[in-house]
Amino acid sequence: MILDKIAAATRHRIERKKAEVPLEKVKHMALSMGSGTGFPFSAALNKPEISFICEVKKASPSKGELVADFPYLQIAGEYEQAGADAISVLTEPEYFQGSDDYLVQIKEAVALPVLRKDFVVDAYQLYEAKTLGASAVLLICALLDTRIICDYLAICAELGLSALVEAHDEREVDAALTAGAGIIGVNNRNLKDFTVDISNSIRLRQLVPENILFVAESGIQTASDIAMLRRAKVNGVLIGETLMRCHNKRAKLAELRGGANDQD
Ligand SMILES: O=C(O)c1ccccc1NCC(=O)[C@H](O)[C@H](O)COP(=O)(O)O
Repeated sequence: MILDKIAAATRHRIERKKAEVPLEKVKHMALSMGSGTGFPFSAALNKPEISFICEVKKASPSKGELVADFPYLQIAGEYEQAGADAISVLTEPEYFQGSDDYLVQIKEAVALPVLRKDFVVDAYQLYEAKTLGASAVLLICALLDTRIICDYLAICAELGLSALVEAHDEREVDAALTAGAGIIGVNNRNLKDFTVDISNSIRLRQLVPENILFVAESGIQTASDIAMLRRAKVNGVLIGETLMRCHNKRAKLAELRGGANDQD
């Protein structure tokens, strides 16, 4: 499965990084930054209306290159001006053409909380995310044991990082709840065959107590998708491809927000 390949590439990348900057050093740097004030990414999702996490992503395994031109700072600025609540930045280099530098620069340029979208397989990446300026990290249940998720959540809490714990099915939602996730994201994309089904997050929403923040991820395209997700009481949506391919991101977000405001 693609996730196994990404995880293997990530492990190699982290070993190379550890040889340059040892764990103890990155950990010291992260901890000396303090835990900050509050959890801005969680706060961005904890609103009466659906929150929009807008993704900065050049490519993906399922779609290949999404855009030839990739002015990532301009894209992040457009998201901010269009009223995004948070920004997700792909930092995985091999399969998504992402970069840590994108995150560092975007964090400097916008006032929104930034999610580091990478494939966490090692605690090193949590400390690293903090030093890069991230407000949140992604923890994918398909990659991590429940006990490890629990340990990583404790590290995140100490660092003042929010964690979006990603699940795709009932078993993974159960694992995220058992681990103590405060934010659960349900991926509508099946990473085995890349099919997308928005009803996946609507169905799994019912398994998550309302005091836990819930994010619907992937394949969201239209105002009627947003209206459906709003009716299912999701707290936030994570949107990548639809916005990346759209020239007028402000107009597209306004159109999608229209779906968020539709009455039942
Ligand atoms: O999108 C992929 O091809 C993919 C493959 C393997 C692991 C993760 C993958 N996607 C990451 C994501 O979760 C999406 O970037 C995110 O949910 C936004 O999805 P979309 O709006 O469909 O771009």
